[in-house]
Amino acid sequence: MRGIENIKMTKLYFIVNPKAGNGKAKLIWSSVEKQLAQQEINYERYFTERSGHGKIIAKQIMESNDKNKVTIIIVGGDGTINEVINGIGNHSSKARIGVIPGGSGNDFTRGYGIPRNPEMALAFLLSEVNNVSPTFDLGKIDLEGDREHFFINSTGAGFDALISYEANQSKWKGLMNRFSLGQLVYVIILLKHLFSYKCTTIELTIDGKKYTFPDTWFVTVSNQPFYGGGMKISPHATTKDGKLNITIVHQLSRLKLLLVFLSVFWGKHLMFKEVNTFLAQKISIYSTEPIYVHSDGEHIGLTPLQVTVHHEPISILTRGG
Ligand SMILES: Nc1ncnc2c1ncn2[C@@H]1O[C@H](COP(=O)(O)OP(=O)(O)OP(=O)(O)O)[C@@H](O)[C@H]1O
Repeated sequence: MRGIENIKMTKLYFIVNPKAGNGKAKLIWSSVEKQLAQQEINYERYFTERSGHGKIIAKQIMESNDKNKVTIIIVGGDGTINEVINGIGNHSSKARIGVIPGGSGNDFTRGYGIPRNPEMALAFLLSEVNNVSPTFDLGKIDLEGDREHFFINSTGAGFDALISYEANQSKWKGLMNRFSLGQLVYVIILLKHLFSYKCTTIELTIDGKKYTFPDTWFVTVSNQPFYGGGMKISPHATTKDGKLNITIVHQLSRLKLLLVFLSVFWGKHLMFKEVNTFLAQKISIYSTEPIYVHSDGEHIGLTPLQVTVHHEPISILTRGG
């Protein structure tokens, strides 16, 4: 009884992206809203109205709150989570986030052990609100001449960043999502670029040590195993070790890249000699020609960039991860 009273007193902030999952998140919110009313939960709800709005809302919530811990629950996908993380930014030790998966890829929920069923996710979040939540690493990206960016899943540069950029721009993605075929857009764009993409030489400085990789397709820096809607790009990544996992794919024929691409779904790409991995805290990525950079699958700019583990971890309402 006491626990239920405490939940009612703790104010929860919901940030809902009604467009995530091609509208699925909005339907999920309707059912969440009913549950919250039934249980007389104290909450405020914000709908994102455009791209980037999640960041502004989260920033305002953090700045208007002087509480020790502010609990923000996201109803949406990885893009919305990324925006909220960036709004929280340097207040990460004061924030706690929870997620009700409502996107199409939902790599965050996969990697952090959050129930994938929205009703179960809500029940789980409400049962955990009064408990101390575990903390997780947060990645920080510094792009030259730009503000800092944060990521929770992964960042990277090259071929995959180009594909996610084009897929997010594509008007076909929304249409295909309606038939649960959104992933097909990525495959089509991948095939479109497979025979024309120009690999570059990438220079990495990994915890102070320099490496050069000629003919590189892409480099990914991961905080958790999954990206791209279930691809196990970094099977050994753990979210609490204070380190980031680097994966470099280079000097690979175009056809072999397809093989690597298929094997990533099972995390078996590491057996290819053209796939190298490292574990580090600080990574600089420089390419001979500027290439696309993504943060949790969202386009943020071009190389060069520096990636570090942020000094303040973030609390997440989960038991796994
Ligand atoms: N009201 C809105 N209208 C249009 N786009 C929006 C709106 N609110 C947020 N967005 C944008 O929607 C994009 C997609 O959101 P999100 O990533 O959460 O869902 P998804 O792409 O379906 O899921 P996932 O990233 O897990 O595959 C984000 O880049 C976000 O900026």
